[in-house]
Amino acid sequence: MRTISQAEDLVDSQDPHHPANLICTLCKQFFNSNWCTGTGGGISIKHPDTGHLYVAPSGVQKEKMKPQDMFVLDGTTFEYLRVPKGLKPSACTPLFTACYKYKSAGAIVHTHSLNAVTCSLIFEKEFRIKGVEQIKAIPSSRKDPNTGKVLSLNWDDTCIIPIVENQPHEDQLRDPLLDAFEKYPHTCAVIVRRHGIFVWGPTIDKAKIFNEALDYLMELAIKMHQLGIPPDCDVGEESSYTSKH
Ligand SMILES: CSC[C@@H](O)[C@@H](O)C(=O)COP(=O)(O)O
Ligand SMILES: [Zn+2]
Repeated sequence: MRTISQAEDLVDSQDPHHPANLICTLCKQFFNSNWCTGTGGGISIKHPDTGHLYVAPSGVQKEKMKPQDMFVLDGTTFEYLRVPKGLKPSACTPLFTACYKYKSAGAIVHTHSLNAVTCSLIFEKEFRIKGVEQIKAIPSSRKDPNTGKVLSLNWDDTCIIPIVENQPHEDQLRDPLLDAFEKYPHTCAVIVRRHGIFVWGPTIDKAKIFNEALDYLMELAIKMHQLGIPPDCDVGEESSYTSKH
């Protein structure tokens, strides 16, 4: 393992899109959205050129991190290439590496979103919402036959996100996460009951978009639930649950 001083080059960049810089910038934004407060949540990004994996330290205020605080792992062997002195890697590292290994993720966002936690109390096994324009930001199981690119859900599709039970320690969430990957091969996220959500994508831009869209959908689902409208009811059926004519 290289020492911190030898590996300084792995985190020293003027490029705001470099993972070491971007994790710090996005964690500040996520703190302001109430997604990464009280040291909870985090982001991991794969360097698009080197394939190195960037992981934040554990138990720190995520909005105050510096690029020099980042751990760096080899993208294939998951061996540590950089270990900042006096810090421990995020407890979510085994979950991040599971997403890299089995979902070909380019980045993972983990939040303690109140919307995710509330939805985990409303829904049993799956979060489901149907017939909302914002669903078009979520990937589907379909691919474009010509380009092979993953197509998005249609607005009147049902968006389904699996829910797994929380565990005493983050590493114990790895098996439930792998089970969810198997049962829901096309999902881009897993909700952890009474804890939060893990969202991944082929790039950090996509993971961020999926996370924002899902958070919007979860917030809407909570409001629909409060109004007595099942969030996955058919388009037009909402009137049978409200006084709307
Ligand atoms: C508020 S403690 C939260 C942790 O247990 C964990 O779930 C989390 O989201 C962040 O873990 P961390 O090890 O600080 O990266
Ligand atoms: Zn967490």
